[in-house]
Amino acid sequence: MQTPGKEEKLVVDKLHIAFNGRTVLDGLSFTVRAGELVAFLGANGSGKSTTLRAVAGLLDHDGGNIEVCGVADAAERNHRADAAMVFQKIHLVPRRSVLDNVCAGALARMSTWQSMHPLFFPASIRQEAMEALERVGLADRAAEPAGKLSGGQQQRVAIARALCQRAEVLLADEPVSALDPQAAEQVMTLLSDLAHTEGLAVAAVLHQPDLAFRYADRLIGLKHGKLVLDEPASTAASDAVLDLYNPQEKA
Ligand SMILES: Nc1ncnc2c1ncn2[C@@H]1O[C@H](COP(=O)(O)OP(=O)(O)OP(=O)(O)O)[C@@H](O)[C@H]1O
Repeated sequence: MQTPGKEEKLVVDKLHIAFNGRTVLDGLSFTVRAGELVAFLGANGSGKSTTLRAVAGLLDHDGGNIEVCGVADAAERNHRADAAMVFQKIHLVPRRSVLDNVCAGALARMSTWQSMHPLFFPASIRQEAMEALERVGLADRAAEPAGKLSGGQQQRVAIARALCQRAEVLLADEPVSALDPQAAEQVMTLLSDLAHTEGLAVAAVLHQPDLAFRYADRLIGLKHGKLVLDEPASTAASDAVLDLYNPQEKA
């Protein structure tokens, strides 16, 4: 796959995180560029989610630097909301309409008064949310309660919400793990299009190496909290990927 943009949207340098004195991320350094889909692979507990959560500002880190769209300061990063996260467990408000759920992506940049009355999203935001729903192929479902959509459709609504946030970096933590194979392909196609057509920087934790090889531009592999693989998907050896899941060796 071609990577149209070279701009580094996410730069992580020597990231270190410990929980209760136990190191779970040990000096991770990597970048994700505009227009690139990077898959994060590794065994359970290797530190993939912790990495994405730290980048999203949901966790503090003990050492190293995280830069999103050129901003390293954590408070400033959270305020700008340039990075949006979607999860395996989809956090939509099931009784609210699909459109309202997508509009919620814009809350961070609405005035305090407006954000206290989110039932009344301004017309401009509703228009932007409709455009985001068109991009994920669900504009015709805008008026329905979000809880009535299938898991795969709800995941696409969550991605539309991230688009409505105007995120330039999309962090997806196991976005297809709960989906059937066809819905998983749809969501992976969407993530790939957002990177390759819209120029987003997309980082996705995947538990399916085959999807990673097929859709990602680059594979990053973690083992025991260390980055042990960072290669284009087109040249990465499948043995090296399989080895990420070998519990015997400590990297
Ligand atoms: N809040 C926390 N407090 C203490 N330990 C944590 C916390 N969050 C994660 N950990 C530990 O950090 C390590 C890495 O967890 P993480 O969830 O990042 O792994 P993962 O690679 O995403 O795993 P999985 O594939 O199972 O989702 C694990 O040993 C986990 O138990």
